[in-house]
Amino acid sequence: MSTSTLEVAHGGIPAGKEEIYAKEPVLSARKLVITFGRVVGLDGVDLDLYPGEVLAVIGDNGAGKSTLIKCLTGAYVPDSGEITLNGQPVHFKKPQDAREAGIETVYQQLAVIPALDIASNLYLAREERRPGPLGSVLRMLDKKGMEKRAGQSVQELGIQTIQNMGQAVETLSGGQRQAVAVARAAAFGSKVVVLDEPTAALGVKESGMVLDMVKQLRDKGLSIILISHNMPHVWEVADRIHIQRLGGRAGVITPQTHDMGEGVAIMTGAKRLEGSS
Ligand SMILES: Nc1ncnc2c1ncn2[C@@H]1O[C@H](COP(=O)(O)OP(=O)(O)OP(=O)(O)O)[C@@H](O)[C@H]1O
Repeated sequence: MSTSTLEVAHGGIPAGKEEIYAKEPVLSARKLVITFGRVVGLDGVDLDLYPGEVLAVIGDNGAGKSTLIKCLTGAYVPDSGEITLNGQPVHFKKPQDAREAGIETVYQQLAVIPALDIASNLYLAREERRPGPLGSVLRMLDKKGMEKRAGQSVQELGIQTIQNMGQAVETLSGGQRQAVAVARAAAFGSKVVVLDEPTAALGVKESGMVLDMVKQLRDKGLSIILISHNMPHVWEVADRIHIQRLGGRAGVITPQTHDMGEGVAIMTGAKRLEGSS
């Protein structure tokens, strides 16, 4: 059985997006297991992320969402199981390995430096030098170029509320900061962006801005994993929803086939998804 056939059996394919799901997944995990002493973090989890989709990961507290993401992004090394990126097995030992392979993660505690300006944050640890000997010999940074390109990526992502790339990140609103962190993750040729609770600390308007950005990145062809406890946000933006429960995958559903109540019922064990193991 091909992966996409398995997905159909499991929870369905979003209507109108059959083309995406006919392709190979960009990122796959099979039978991931990780234990912490006697605690089972993951109990043989499968996950598939397709090119150009938003896959939400939902689950109760302690269901294994963060642990799953950490295994996929090199922060934890699973005890057993297989992870493939574009069909090739990968063995990430540290987050940098995953980043270099094109998987960027934006954690709840944002990896932005408040005192630095937006352009510097976007180019953090990826600074560009000035062309010619000024850059190669004197190692001078191409600050103007970085500001210009930072401005372009921020504009492309439709973050109209940010006007000045020289503005310190500490002066931005929570949503704008989140937007800068997401823009940073998406700006450098990433294939997969993992967002851990990107709207947790945001108000309605700012959440809307971040969700719009997620949709835009998806429409540009990026694959996004979105961990969230906010069901309306998940149902608004996700193409498919991976439900974690007690360290395993309870099922994969779509916002078209299941409403929020059913999703929560599967998440809490009140309801079982037909066809799930
Ligand atoms: N480093 C660790 N050491 C020991 N136990 C851990 C560790 N990381 C995770 N766990 C355990 O693994 C299980 C899954 O935790 P995880 O943080 O992945 O859940 P979660 O679904 O992300 O929960 P939440 O929504 O509360 O963040 C929990 O029982 C947790 O206590």
